[in-house]
Amino acid sequence: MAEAHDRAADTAEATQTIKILITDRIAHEGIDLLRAQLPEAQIDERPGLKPEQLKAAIGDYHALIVRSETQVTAEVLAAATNLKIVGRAGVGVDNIDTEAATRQGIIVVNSPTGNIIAAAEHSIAMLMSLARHVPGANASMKAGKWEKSRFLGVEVRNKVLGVVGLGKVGMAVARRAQGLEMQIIAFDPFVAPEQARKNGVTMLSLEELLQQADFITLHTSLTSGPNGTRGLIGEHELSLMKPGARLINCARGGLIDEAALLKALEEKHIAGAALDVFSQEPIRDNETLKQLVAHERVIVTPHLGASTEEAQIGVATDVAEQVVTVLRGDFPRAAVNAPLILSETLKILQPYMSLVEKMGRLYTQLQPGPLSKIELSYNGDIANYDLRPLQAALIKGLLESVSDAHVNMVNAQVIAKEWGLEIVEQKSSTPAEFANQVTLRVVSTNGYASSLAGKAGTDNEQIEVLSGTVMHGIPRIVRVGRYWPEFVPEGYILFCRNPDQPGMIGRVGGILGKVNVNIHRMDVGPSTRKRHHTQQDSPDVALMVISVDDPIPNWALDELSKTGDIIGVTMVKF
Ligand SMILES: NC(=O)C1=CN([C@@H]2O[C@H](COP(=O)(O)OP(=O)(O)OC[C@H]3O[C@@H](n4cnc5c(N)ncnc54)[C@H](O)[C@@H]3O)[C@@H](O)[C@H]2O)C=CC1
Ligand SMILES: O=C(O)C(=O)COP(=O)(O)O
Repeated sequence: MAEAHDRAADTAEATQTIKILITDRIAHEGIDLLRAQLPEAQIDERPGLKPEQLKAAIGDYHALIVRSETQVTAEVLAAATNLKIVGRAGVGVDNIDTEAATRQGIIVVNSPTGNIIAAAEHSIAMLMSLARHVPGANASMKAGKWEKSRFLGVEVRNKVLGVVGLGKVGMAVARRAQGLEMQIIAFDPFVAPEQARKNGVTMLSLEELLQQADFITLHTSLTSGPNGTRGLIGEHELSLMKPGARLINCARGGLIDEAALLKALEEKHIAGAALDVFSQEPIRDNETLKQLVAHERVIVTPHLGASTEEAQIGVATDVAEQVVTVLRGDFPRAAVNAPLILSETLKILQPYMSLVEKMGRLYTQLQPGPLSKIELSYNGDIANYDLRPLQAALIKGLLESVSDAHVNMVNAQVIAKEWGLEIVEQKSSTPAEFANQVTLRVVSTNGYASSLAGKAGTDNEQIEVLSGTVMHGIPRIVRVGRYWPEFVPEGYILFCRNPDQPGMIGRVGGILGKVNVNIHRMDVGPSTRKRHHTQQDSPDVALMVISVDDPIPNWALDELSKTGDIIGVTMVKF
């Protein structure tokens, strides 16, 4: 992929100095993997850094690995001038400001499946502990008592379990609870009832679920905003719960209004709660949480849902692999803030990404000026793929020379929006001039710019169409405006137009010889693609495309421009 190659180049430069910071405890298998794959990297494990210490340190690092404790805020990210990736060794990324990361082009990855079973099993452990008072009975006996009659429990068989959030963990809990012969109902606005029914789960509204369940278990991610899940279970929702029902939260503390929960427990409206997660972790000065933890009918664990040997090895290696992938300039498999593209698809798209990025570079150098709307059309088999990475590559190519922003797959769309650039995609599996062809058309506010029909050979001729293809894995530009040259966009290329008559090539060659610049390839593109006759232009002017080994000094370019009939002299760097 285009930006991947760039990042690879960046990192290649910095090979000796790759620095990875790990601020929460992760399994050593993940660190071993980093050491094996990036032997030259400096890996610093600094758990327990204070926010200001993290802010002061982060500027040196290329990768940051965290779990749920480190708060990766916008301020931390603002100081992270070299950071390419934040790896979350776990699922929830609510401790990472992913929007700020996206704006800065920092990729955020997680381990979406590594700890699912651990979280589901812990939820079941909490369910059974609540039903049978295991923690209370254990503490009582260790205190030398034998309180057999105090710990009368309930069976879960034939009870109704309400699952709020039927995602990966929610579904794993549902399956396990079915094994306990519970009846499962669920609320999740994004799950099709039919799909749930196939798994033996009945979808209901949140209100119905609250009214019918004996046990309720929460499994949504924590999101803010008007439709977010923060405070999903508040005073009203708790009041709807069946008297004597029990609540389990192994998802995120912020999902429950903790003060309202304490009240519902004190009023004995609900029989108990089992909490693994809290709005403040670790609990320091939050009085409500301290009272909840101390409450007789509340079971607590210190965010242990993911804490199994298996899950920790899983998430640590999963994230370490992705950190290596990104630091090597490739695309990770579980990016939270970028399109998810299968690695097989990426392999196919890579030369096209390079092509499109170079088309963007070519356009801005040949035709500098404001841009508002671009049509990107694809013809051939390539049109059948998810081509979002190509759009990102185009934005990078178009804007990198005019913007300070480091454009990549993560922030391309955000940056395009900031520049007022709209990209429209057209796809057709019917081949155009070439089997797989990409065409970029710059659309002015009045439709297509008029220069296609413009005067041939004038110096201010507009270039608003570029086409390219990939042959044997190598990108080639096959159309520049009304000309149909064929060249590999690489290194330095001189473009100029000349009357289609003898002696022109010699004249250009002579000047380049004077400055000792070697020509290693040359193509003279006619203004008509004869095989297809798609253009009706006068054939009297040709486009010369000259690949040179070194940049040509400005004075030589000036001299060329003054050479009578040679016009539109432009040096392009790819
Ligand atoms: N305690 C722990 O150590 C662990 C906690 N978790 C947490 O568990 C939660 C679930 O994780 P996954 O199942 O992997 O996520 P997931 O993304 O697979 O599932 C979340 C589900 O919540 C649903 N949802 C979204 N908004 C909702 C709403 N307003 N009401 C009801 N449902 C809604 C989604 O449609 C989705 O199906 C996350 O918060 C995660 O951070 C995960 C692993 C370990
Ligand atoms: O993966 C998650 O979402 C978790 O909550 C696990 O958190 P942890 O990695 O144990 O701090």
